[in-house]
Amino acid sequence: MIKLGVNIDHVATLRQARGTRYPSPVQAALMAENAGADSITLHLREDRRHIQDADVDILRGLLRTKMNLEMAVTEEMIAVALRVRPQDVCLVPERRQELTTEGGLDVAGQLNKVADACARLAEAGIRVSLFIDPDPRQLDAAHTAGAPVVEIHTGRYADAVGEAEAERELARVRTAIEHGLALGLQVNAGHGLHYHNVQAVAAIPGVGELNIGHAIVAEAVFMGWEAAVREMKRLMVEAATGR
Ligand SMILES: CC(=O)[C@@H](O)[C@H](O)COP(=O)(O)O
Ligand SMILES: NCC(=O)COP(=O)(O)O
Repeated sequence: MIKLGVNIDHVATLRQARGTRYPSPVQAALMAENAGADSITLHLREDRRHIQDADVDILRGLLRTKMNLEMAVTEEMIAVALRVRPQDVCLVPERRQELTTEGGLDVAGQLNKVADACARLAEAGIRVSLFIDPDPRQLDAAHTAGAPVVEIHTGRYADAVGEAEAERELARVRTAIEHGLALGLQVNAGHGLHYHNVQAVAAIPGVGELNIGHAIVAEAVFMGWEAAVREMKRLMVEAATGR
């Protein structure tokens, strides 16, 4: 069954915008679990623009599902992961000035570094995922690096202008998922997925988890947080199962 990882980063973005204690990403995570989230994703950025270290620590003790901690491949972040021991870590590329994660991790271009991080995290019992572009070269490299899971970056599909471009980008995502499954990887996907574009990805056979955040936070402003989570999960299950 397809799974929904709810990303709570942008609940924290709203809190950080005013330096308040609300809205609480911890409360959002617990409510998302009640509403059907299968895991909670959070990205501890090096610049701490949204999620803070304390959020990670508090949530690690409270989540009933799983924590998927997104982080850069740096010594600082590996030390955080080894201390917190989330169930899952997703290694992502990071650039300080970027608005959001603009592309996938270049695993092929830094194979030894990524393989070393995968091995150290796996040794601590953490399941490692690599956030990569829908590119067969990166999938092969992820497999060689020893990651059991990949997450395909769906940003270009989500940002596509017009039907032809969206179809082209969706085909790249579909081919990447098939390629990853053939390598024996668990293949997840995410970034930029929204209520109007999620079903085409959820319908791809074999896709594991979809990690979705910004759209759910945005929709929650109008329909409420739990309802926004429930509706995203409903759309995914409908597309994946026809029910
Ligand atoms: C790696 C990734 O896709 C997530 O980090 C997500 O995009 C939310 O975080 P940002 O908006 O800070 O990139
Ligand atoms: N890895 C993708 C993610 O966690 C959520 O991305 P977005 O839905 O906030 O774009």
